[in-house]
Amino acid sequence: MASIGWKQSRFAPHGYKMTRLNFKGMMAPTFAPFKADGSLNLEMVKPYAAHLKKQGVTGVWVNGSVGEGLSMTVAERKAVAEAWLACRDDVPTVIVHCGAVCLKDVQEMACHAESHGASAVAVLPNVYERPATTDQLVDYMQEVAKACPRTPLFYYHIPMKTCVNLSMSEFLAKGVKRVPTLAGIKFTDMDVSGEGRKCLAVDSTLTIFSGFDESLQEALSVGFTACVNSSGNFVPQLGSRIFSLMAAGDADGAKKVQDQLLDCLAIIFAESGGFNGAGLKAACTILTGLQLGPTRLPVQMLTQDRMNTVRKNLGSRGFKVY
Ligand SMILES: CC(=O)N[C@@H]([C@@H](O)[C@H](O)[C@H](O)CO)[C@@H](O)CC(=O)C(=O)O
Repeated sequence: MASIGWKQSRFAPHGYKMTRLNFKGMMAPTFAPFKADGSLNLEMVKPYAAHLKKQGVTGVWVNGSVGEGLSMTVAERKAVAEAWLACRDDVPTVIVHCGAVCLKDVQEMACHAESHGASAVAVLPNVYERPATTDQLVDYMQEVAKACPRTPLFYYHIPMKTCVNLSMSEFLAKGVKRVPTLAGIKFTDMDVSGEGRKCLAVDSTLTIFSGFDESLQEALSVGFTACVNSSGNFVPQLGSRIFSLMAAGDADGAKKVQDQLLDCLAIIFAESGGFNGAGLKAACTILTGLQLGPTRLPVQMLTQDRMNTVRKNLGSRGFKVY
């Protein structure tokens, strides 16, 4: 489908539509599908979506951090978004991350995502000219929203990467008044019990995604109902179990499964030099058999030796490995 220019959509007759996203449970942030030569491997998206469906994962967050959105061209990002949006029979909720440094690129991708039926658009802040106040951030979100006025919009809060560490509860309180499509945030921040809980209290129709797998059980204990967790790609059974045990009131049981998830992440990060998208992508290949290819520089793929160590250690914990 040919995409329309964002300015046309900005002046669309329908204007803004107040819209929220109805999603509960675990969403997977998708890994970028690359060939060995580093070019896009779009054929992998269909089997990847089928794998997620089989695992009971009904939502994806495309072109985000582990999706290496910022390492792709705008054309590549649109192609990946279209490939996922063509798989909605398998994975019905598709959030397309459109953050970039150039606002025009952000708007172009947001308009494209809307015109192809994305469930929501998400954006990082500008990570070079960073917003210094929540008002500046709301101004920015308002400009992005003009390019996708009929689609729920999410802010991607991940201060460990962006160094933008504004109060998210303050941002949401101001944002809902000025951006009709603001539908929530992805809260990739360990302070789920403090600031995370405050965000939940701003407006119950917003979705506050918990972003760190490491704090999933704690997030659910304070009232989060949805997460975007990379382990949803390769050990979704652990996250799902944490959700179901918490729903059944078994916090101790859920903490035990959370410990298993931490152990799995520790095995991966031991070989990738701490938190690292390459380690997570390697784990996804090892635990699912999906050939998603290497990462792009500056994210350096694990060596074969390190991959073998991850495979051996995950296998020793009883995970099926490829
Ligand atoms: C920076 C990052 O990778 N964060 C992960 C977490 O799931 C993370 O991998 C996990 O907590 C392990 O540290 C997700 O929040 C990723 C994500 O949503 C994305 O790729 O945009």
